[in-house]
Amino acid sequence: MRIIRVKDDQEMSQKAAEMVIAKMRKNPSLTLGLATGETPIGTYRLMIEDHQRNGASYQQATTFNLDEYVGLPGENDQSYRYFMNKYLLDHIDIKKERTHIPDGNAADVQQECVTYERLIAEHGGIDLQIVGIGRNGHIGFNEPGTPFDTKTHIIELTPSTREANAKFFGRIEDVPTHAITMGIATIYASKEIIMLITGESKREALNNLIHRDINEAFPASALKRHPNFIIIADEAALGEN
Ligand SMILES: N[C@@H]1[C@@H](O)[C@H](O)[C@@H](COP(=O)(O)O)O[C@@H]1O
Repeated sequence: MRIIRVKDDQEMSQKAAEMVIAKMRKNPSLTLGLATGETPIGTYRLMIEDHQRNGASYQQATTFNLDEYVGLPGENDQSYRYFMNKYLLDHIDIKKERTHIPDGNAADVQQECVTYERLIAEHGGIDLQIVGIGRNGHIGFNEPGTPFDTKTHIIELTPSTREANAKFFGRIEDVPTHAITMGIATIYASKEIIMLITGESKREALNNLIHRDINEAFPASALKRHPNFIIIADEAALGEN
């Protein structure tokens, strides 16, 4: 685990975007793992800027997102498909059929998990995965207690996660109760993982990640064993660390 210390959200986004762009230039057919949430929005904005200014092309790239709410079609403005289109995918030259997000509205969501996992494997796994962290240490939507060997699966969201994500929905009652998420084993299988952490509200989570033992009660700790796990964290999140 390597920690890159940055001043603020802007510098974090800059560093992360630089890393993604450098990887893309080296390998234009990169399989990139993407995350939602507020944290990566700045990184996506800089990727779009780079595409527009410098012509960096994503035509041969493939993306896989970490997760999606169960029961929301892609057109719903709270779905992660909608989010990704809005904040990144509509603004770069990637082929939409190469952008993968679990279908939370599939008739058989159980089967959708199996299909999603197989699709990732068929692409040879994820080269570079961007992840955020939930206040309770969740990655993707893998809530505390999720076994480390899980593949893509359906999870019941904890009240704390639904509350944290209510900021997007307006009311907690509207936040879906379940989600499809890549499993911890799916995420861990990525060749490289970059975690973005910013702000005081994530200080406790980051402190736990740095100091707590590897334990299923704190999902992000699984990544501590990964040989290519980089955290980019700002001063507000790092605190005394
Ligand atoms: N499923 C997503 C996670 O992938 C994300 O890391 C987390 C934190 O979001 P934010 O960046 O808004 O704090 O929110 C959701 O739970």
